[in-house]
Amino acid sequence: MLVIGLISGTSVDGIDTALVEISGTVESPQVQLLAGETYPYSPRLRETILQVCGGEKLDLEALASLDDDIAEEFAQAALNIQKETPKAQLIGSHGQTVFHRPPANDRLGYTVQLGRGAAIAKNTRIPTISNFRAADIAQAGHGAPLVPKIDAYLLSHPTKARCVQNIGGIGNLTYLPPRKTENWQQNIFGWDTGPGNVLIDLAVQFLSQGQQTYDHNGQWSAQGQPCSELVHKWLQEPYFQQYPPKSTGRELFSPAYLAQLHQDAQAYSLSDADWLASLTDLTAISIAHSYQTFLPEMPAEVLLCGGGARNAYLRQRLLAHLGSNVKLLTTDELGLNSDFKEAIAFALLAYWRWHNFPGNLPQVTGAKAAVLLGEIYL
Ligand SMILES: Nc1ncnc2c1ncn2[C@@H]1O[C@H](COP(=O)(O)OP(=O)(O)OP(=O)(O)O)[C@@H](O)[C@H]1O
Ligand SMILES: CC(=O)N[C@H]1[C@@H]2OC[C@@H](O2)[C@@H](O)[C@@H]1O[C@H](C)C(=O)O
Repeated sequence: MLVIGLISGTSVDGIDTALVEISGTVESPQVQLLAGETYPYSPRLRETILQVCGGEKLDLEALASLDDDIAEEFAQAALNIQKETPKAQLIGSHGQTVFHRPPANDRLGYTVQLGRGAAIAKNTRIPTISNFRAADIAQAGHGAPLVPKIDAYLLSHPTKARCVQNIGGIGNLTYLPPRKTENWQQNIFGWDTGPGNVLIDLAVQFLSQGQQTYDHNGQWSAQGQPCSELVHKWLQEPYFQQYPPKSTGRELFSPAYLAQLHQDAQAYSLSDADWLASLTDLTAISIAHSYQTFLPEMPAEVLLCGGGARNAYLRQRLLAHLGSNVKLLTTDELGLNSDFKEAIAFALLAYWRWHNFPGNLPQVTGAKAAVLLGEIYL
């Protein structure tokens, strides 16, 4: 089956679009990436999305327009990738997260992904599945992360324990015990580790007065020295100590949060490069600390994906904190494109929904049951 996966993640940089051919069975899928493209948002739409993510108020009319502007760009992304490819039978669209509130006590979580599937189906004339997180949330789950079950089916090893670490705007991991382990599927874990690139990106934008949006290959932060005293103070953030299941977003790691970290840096008279190095080190330690605190064992291999895998300084700090027993690779080295892995995942989640196969892992999201994910718009 030919399926298109669409997602714009928490970096809000554009629509990752993957056309994949899925064969095999639902329980043993084979996935081949036929085409992958990222279509950047128009600068105005990106700006509006970031404002809404930052808590800017908008009335229902404006919300409806934003929902459909995003759906239109998603549909266009699907049509663009179809210009020179065979016709897809299905689209799986994650949409754009603009709000995420994890469940607390007896209150269900609430998550909003804009870019309604009905409009994408109408504009592309391809059946579209969207709103993947809602059914898990209704089961008292976090609705995130959803990629762990995909990682499990595509990247686990028969005898080695592996982690897959996505470094997008937010970071999240999947722990994959050796596939030969008894009750293998029940022992897969996953959660959001905290900031991926979000704090580094916000700081670079602030320091460059909007001229740069990210630290290309980590070159700027590599010129500085992390201030370990500050990094350890920042690690006291309660999210890092919170026991999984857990998920987070730009609501916590926000411009206001960064402003506090900037004040701290000024109190320590850090240079710009030292501040960036410290934020990069915080990102790396928060990931490594999460492994050391919550995993049953350290993995033999960590497979990186997401844009942060290209940040050489971040990789270097991550390796330093994970320890030399851990081998750091990218998913590309195992044949799964690290830039389009999330788009591929939503293509496969759509395929699973189409074939009535549950997409969530209850022990990862905290849901009471494994359920079918996504709403179908024919
Ligand atoms: N060459 C590079 N050097 C350093 N950082 C990079 C490079 N290329 C991409 N990035 C970082 O990766 C980010 C985009 O990553 P990605 O597309 O994986 O995020 P996302 O999918 O939006 O987020 P999430 O996975 O949280 O939903 C950019 O904002 C930038 O910070
Ligand atoms: C609510 C939401 O959009 N969460 C995203 C975000 O980006 C990374 C991390 O936080 C992850 O939990 C999730 O996305 C991926 C695709 C997931 O569901 O696995």
